[in-house]
Amino acid sequence: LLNVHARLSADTTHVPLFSYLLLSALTILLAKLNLSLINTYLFSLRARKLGCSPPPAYPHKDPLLGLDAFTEALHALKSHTLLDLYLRRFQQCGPTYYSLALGTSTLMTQDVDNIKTILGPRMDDWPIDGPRLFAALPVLGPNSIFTSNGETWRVARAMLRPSFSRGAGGDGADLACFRKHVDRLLTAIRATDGAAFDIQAALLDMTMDVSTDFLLGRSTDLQLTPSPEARQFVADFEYASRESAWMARLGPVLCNLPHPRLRRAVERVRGYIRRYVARAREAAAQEGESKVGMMGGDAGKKENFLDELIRDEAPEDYVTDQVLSILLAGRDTTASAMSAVFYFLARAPEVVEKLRREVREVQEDEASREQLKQMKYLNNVIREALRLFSPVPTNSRTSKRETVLPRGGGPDGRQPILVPKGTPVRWSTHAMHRDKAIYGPDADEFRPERWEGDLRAGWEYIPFSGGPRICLGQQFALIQIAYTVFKFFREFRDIEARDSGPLLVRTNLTASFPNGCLVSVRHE
Ligand code: HEM
Repeated sequence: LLNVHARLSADTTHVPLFSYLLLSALTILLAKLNLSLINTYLFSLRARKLGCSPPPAYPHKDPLLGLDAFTEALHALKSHTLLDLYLRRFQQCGPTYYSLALGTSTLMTQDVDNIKTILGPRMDDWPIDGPRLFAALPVLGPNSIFTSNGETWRVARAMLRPSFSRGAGGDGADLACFRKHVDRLLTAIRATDGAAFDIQAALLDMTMDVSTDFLLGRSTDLQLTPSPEARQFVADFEYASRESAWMARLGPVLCNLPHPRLRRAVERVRGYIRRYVARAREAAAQEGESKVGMMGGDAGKKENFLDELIRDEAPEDYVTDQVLSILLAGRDTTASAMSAVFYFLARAPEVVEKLRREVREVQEDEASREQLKQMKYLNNVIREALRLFSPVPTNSRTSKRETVLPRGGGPDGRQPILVPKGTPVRWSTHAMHRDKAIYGPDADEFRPERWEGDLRAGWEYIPFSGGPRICLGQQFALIQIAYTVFKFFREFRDIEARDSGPLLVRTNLTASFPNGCLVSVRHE
């Protein structure tokens, strides 16, 4: 064909234009096919040399584009059962397999050794890319801790880390700040007077108030009467997170389509934070080191997170990126974790009974950070809820270069695999956390006692991820959750589920209950 093409190209005057174009197209197609066959062959040679074998592939009905698996996943996403679908597919194909979605091959894995490699020693081979990046970029920009990789990420992490090391326990948690907002939550719950209410909605308000108080020194006060400005900010923030997560699903090209409403919401959100950054900077310049009482800030007489960040002299936009990252990373996740705790407790009266006994052993109505950390059963309840309902239920990375993962190849799935450059890898924390080989035959049940024995779950249990990019706010979140649950059971006797049906999980950037979490409470 190449010869024919060369001859025809030499004298095009005798050939009709259509035939000429057709032949040219065919030539290019064949050349590409040849190249891809050669590349596949060379790839398999390299794999063999490294002792790697290919992992199994999902048995697609449409092996070209994978439309079958894609539409099934889309339906599961809409019916809030995507995590169960992933679980079934792992059971069907094994812990590591390739799956196609719209022609893109994704490596799915729940193998701990692979995940440890991706998040740990080989993390530079596995940057954050794909939907998570497309979703967060329009809101956070390219320099934030949440959207950056390599050196840019290291700089952001080094800048933010010290602010999380504040507090007596070195966990950044500020009990005075939690106390104020948890008190408001309990007042609202008291007012329900035994009637059913959505505790997830109440907790989302509380975590937004806590996060803004902690970060900016000024709470949005959603639990009281928010200012019109704060109300608009929260509406824009929620719209922007939801909409950009949805746009991200359209892929790298379509997600950049013009979206004026989203753009305006993002501008307003960033403008809101930037005003705080600018004012904090002004105040710092005027008052030197201490800016106590800045903007009527209501986080007490302490420096807030922002005060610490602006010491670094970083540009205002850069600080805005980081503050927004933390808001995005910490608000919905913590609300979803706490909702999960109450969801499971509302269905386990015997656990509530035991938990109440532990909470009542404390003499006062307040608990210190140390007391909270020492309450074994309370911490096991939280651990167990995060196992069954992980706020970040799936995660992904994309290979930056051709690289080896330790497991998934060969008939028994135990041999290493060679992964081509540009391959997305997705894992399901949800599936890992329900692995019967680790958690036993009752892995699907809520049983905090399982953590009392000799259960050793290291990388098998990663609600906060692992390795150098492990969640920065882990301790902050755990203390906040423990404190809220402690205060709740100092006051209320029971919590009862007021909705039935299977556990559905909405999977956006974080997991949540699609229909809220309806409960009612009884006083002591
Ligand atoms: C129960 C609540 C939370 C859960 C389950 C959770 C989970 C996670 C997970 C899984 C990651 C890793 C994401 C990835 O690498 O792709 C992460 C990262 C992060 N989280 Fe959390 N998180 C929680 C609360 C918080 C809070 C309260 C804050 C801040 C106040 C926070 C700040 C961050 C930050 C800044 C990162 C990025 C770290 C980096 O890339 O270096 N998180 N979180």
